[in-house]
Amino acid sequence: MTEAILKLEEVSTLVNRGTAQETQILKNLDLTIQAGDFITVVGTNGAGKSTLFNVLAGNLRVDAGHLKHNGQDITRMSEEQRTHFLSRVFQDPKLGTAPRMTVAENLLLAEKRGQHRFLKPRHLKSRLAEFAQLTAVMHNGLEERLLTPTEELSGGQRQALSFLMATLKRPDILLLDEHTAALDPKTSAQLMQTTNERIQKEHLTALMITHQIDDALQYGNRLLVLKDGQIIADLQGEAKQKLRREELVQYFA
Ligand SMILES: Nc1ncnc2c1ncn2[C@@H]1O[C@H](COP(=O)(O)OP(=O)(O)OP(=O)(O)O)[C@@H](O)[C@H]1O
Repeated sequence: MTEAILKLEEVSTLVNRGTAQETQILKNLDLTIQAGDFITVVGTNGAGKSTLFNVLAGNLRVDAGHLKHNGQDITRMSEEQRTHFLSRVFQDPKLGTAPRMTVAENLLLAEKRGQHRFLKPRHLKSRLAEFAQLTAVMHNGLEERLLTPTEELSGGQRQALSFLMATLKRPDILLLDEHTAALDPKTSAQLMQTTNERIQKEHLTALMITHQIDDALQYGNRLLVLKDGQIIADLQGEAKQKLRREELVQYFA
């Protein structure tokens, strides 16, 4: 069996530690992620999905348990250090890009994820043709707006750019945090399709939180259901393929 790319061992998180409101959010979570897994993550509001992503990304410390990346203990590794191998796309189109910088400048920055960010704009011109090719796969006109500040883009274009930036320098782990939720149905479906194409083509390892049951069923090779800080279902391969909508909805009862 191959080494897991990411492993959570009995991970627990507490909030309001030491007060009367102390609450355990994630409860002794065990999860083994193999390279190439595309995992959709569902669950009711407050189930702990975002907390799980915060723990993986390192912006929330665990109170018990361990996280391992390729066998190396990263439990105490900072969020910044984890950007060397992990990237995340948020729900809010404003979060993923630098608003005053152009699309091309943002892409240049993204190439330096996890490194010292020093922009050399003089190299930009020579990269435009390549960036046009790269953005054209998103099928939303981004390639014609390479010299536009991202604050002038539509929400859909901005999210597509955030997604491209998160995957430009290949991450070991890609976290998609409801990245299509703020978009209209057509734009959301289009971004979901291009997301899937890129994940498949690049053999990325990804986790995607979604409230869209149909997306959770349609995409990925594996599906997790979270409830009250625990994984109550972990369906892979054929079990996921055979899962019917009505069965999945039962987990939300
Ligand atoms: N910093 C915090 N302080 C107190 N409670 C918190 C904190 N962060 C999360 N929680 C609580 O932990 C639980 C899990 O929250 P989390 O945001 O992870 O859920 P979620 O599954 O992502 O929900 P949603 O679908 O609404 O985004 C919730 O009850 C939430 O109120």
